[in-house]
Amino acid sequence: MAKSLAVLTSGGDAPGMNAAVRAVVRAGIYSGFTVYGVYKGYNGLLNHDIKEMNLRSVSDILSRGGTILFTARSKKFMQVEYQQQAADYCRSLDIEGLVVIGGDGSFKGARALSNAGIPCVALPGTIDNDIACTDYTIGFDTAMNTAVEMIDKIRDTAQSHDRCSVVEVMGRHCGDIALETGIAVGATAIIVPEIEYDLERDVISRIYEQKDTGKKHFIVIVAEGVGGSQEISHYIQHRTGIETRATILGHVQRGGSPTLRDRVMATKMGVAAVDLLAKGVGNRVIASHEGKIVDYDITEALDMPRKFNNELYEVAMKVSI
Ligand SMILES: Nc1ncnc2c1ncn2[C@@H]1O[C@H](COP(=O)(O)OP(=O)(O)OP(=O)(O)O)[C@@H](O)[C@H]1O
Ligand SMILES: O=P(O)(O)OC[C@H]1O[C@](O)(CO)[C@@H](O)[C@@H]1O
Ligand SMILES: [Mg+2]
Repeated sequence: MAKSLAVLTSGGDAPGMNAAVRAVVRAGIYSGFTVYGVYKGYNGLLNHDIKEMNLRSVSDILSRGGTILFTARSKKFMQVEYQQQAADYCRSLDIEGLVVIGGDGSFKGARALSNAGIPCVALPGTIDNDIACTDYTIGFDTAMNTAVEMIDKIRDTAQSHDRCSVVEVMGRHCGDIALETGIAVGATAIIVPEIEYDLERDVISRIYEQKDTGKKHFIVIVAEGVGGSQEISHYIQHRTGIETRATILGHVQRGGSPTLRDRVMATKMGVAAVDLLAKGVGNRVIASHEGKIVDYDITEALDMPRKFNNELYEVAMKVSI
């Protein structure tokens, strides 16, 4: 039987996952592999939901959001017994390597499967940019551009009514989307889970200072990991007398056509993953470090501490006055 590879997407979907799938399929075929697409994350390996891909299986998906392979959070796969079952199934198809596109949880699954004898290479695919080992995760740029487009619209109406708008953006435990989006929309305040906040100091007094210089409408960005945007909105209205509205942007940030940055990054990472598997190397994570594509051992990658960009936060605060 010809040597084979497989690819799956797992965890929350992210724009650019399709571009990564396309890159893996095309680079895999280019390198002489039979390439299988596995449907619905790790569940596909347990349910034998898998299909051989050809060059045309991934035509016209580069610009599409979501994932043509579907995605899932598989509870079953957390158990060793099912990880062994998945590895046995891969062996029955002579699958010599698996590319897993997903977040940190999916990386743990890839490590488990590597330990069960199937070399896996993981790609960081999540809008949150919450993976310590990499400067960038596939989907981050698209999600932020979508958020900016939405908040620009919110600003139009906030400005027309002299209102304050509190906007909650995604990021489960991570303020990166909030920080960069906040800079891009000129937010008065940005509240992230990485920095302890005080509503009086970090929001109310900033609004008063800006009001004194003639500003009449305000945008406050809150990361999902902080939450409570409705309560924050009520508090601002109560303390300042400025009519305030809260908007939770939600899953709109997960969809849509990937930006150039996400398409190119996904393509580079997908090709790098196939290059490793073609050399028989598994249990690795592909990452971006200072503009270069690099790879790390999965455990090493998962153990890295995540750093918040405090300098960028200071930049945001300096210009938002
Ligand atoms: N410790 C683990 N061992 C084996 N498999 C795991 C483990 N943790 C997670 N997985 C597998 O990976 C899947 C996805 O993990 P999770 O739900 O944490 O999402 P993620 O990949 O971190 O993506 P995101 O957080 O961006 O949505 C899980 O449903 C499970 O199948
Ligand atoms: O798909 P679900 O379960 O709604 O997950 C939402 C979570 O996934 C993310 O979109 C990506 O991790 C987070 O920002 C958010 O908290
Ligand atoms: Mg995660």
